[in-house]
Amino acid sequence: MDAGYDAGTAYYPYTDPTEYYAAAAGTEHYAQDSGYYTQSAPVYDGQQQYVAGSYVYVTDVPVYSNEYATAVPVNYYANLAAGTATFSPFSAANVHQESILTLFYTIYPDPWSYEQEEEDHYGPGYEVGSYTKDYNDGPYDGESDLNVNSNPEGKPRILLMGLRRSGKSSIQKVVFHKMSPNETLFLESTNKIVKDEISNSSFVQFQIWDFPGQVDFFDSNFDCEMIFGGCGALVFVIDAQDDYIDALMKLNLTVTRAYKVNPNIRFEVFIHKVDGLSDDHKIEAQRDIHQRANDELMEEGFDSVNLSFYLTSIYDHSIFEAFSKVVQKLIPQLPTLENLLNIFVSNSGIEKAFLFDVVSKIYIATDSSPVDMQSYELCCDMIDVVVDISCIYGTKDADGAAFDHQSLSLIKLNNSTILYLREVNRFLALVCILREDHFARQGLIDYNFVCFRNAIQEVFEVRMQVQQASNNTNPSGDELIQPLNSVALKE
Ligand SMILES: Nc1nc2c(ncn2[C@@H]2O[C@H](COP(=O)(O)OP(=O)(O)OP(=O)(O)O)[C@@H](O)[C@H]2O)c(=O)[nH]1
Repeated sequence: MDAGYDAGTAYYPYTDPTEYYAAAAGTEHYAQDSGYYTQSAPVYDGQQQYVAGSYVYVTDVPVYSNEYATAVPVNYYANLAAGTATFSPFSAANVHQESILTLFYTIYPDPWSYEQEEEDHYGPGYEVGSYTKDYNDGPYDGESDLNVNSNPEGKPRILLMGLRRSGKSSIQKVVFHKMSPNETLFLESTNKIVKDEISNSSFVQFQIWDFPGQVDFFDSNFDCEMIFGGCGALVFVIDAQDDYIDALMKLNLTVTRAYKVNPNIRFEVFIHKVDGLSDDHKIEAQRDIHQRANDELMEEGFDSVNLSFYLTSIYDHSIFEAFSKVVQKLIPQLPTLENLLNIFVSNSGIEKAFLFDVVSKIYIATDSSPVDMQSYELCCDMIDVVVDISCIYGTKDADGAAFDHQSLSLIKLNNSTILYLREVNRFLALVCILREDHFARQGLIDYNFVCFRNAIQEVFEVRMQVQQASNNTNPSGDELIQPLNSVALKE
């Protein structure tokens, strides 16, 4: 059957879902109103792609249909080598909604109304790659910080401390500024506090303060009250490739000083640069450091201080995983997010789901099944692929945006597993791992996803209201935090 297009206008009639259609690669195709659609919908918008060999696969799920049960997802794939493209419509979506309806009906009495909500929710500025920052309060737009465990500036603060050359600045640059690990070799030593606002490029807004290795707590200019007072987490970095006795002494000093000022700080110890160690050596270093650090604290009567330990390296995903856990602990809504993810995966036949901050690739929540490093790495890699391909091949709107609210991607692995990515908002993506046979019910998964996304939006709208209410009761917003330049540090 002919695809029904010519060079100028390409229309694809959705009449026979078993037919395959040939089309020139890169051309735009539009669905005609065929009964499935209430309006013409873009079939190929260049956003929903995955790559296998020399093929770019693009999957569109029409969302304009009023009758979701009859909506027909359309596959499109382009052979880059041959310069051709083919449409392969799925069979009509076989939507089984019983389970999810029981779940979400209480919140969403009208499951068919979600399509319009999707459209309303996203404005034209929706894009990946160049994020802008707007500090104004307002309806949830994916830019609001999640945290209430914050300092008077409104953002939680994470302190990066440790001996000189332990790797603090490298961690910050690699995780939050996309620096390649090799480039960190050329980083100069930090000699003053470097304060970094992560809010510019990340959904989860916080500040990271990178301290110089030689910071002296006994210097009268070092204002412990100010520095530790509004701190959510203190990350202490220990170079595992070096002799760590000095680092342990410094860790003890840092933790005890900080704890006296603010017992609510979370203490996170990164046993860093473990790429240079054998597996046995890693375990041994972790056991030894763990034991010594805790013994010393106990001896000094700090029994209630809780240290968490992570083996990290900037040369693999371990640093992203560790930072994910640090950030998660600062999100008061985490149990709710996890609950939503649990409900979503159990009703959609999904094995594992991560809610990712796309820019940093840290996951802010996952379902309750255990995280294995390989799955996390796969999902991180998928985000890289999707962002790269979208930037290169994606059709951009007037603002240069590469993603829109329909953006999704799926990658089929050769072990009958599927990676499925959906954009939640301009900063967050949901990445799921599931078995190929469960993906036959993609309609259900997509429907559940929309419920999940709406539920997340509600969670943060409530949070915004709480925050606004508390702002109103304390309108003065007293500046307990001094500007950084007033903090003198010993060189
Ligand atoms: N092998 C390895 N080297 C690392 C890792 N992380 C950082 N480094 C190296 O460690 C050296 C010091 O890194 P920095 O980030 O400058 O250390 P820092 O703690 O900020 O140092 P100061 O600013 O002096 O306190 C650099 O040469 C990095 O390339 C890692 O995970 N593995």
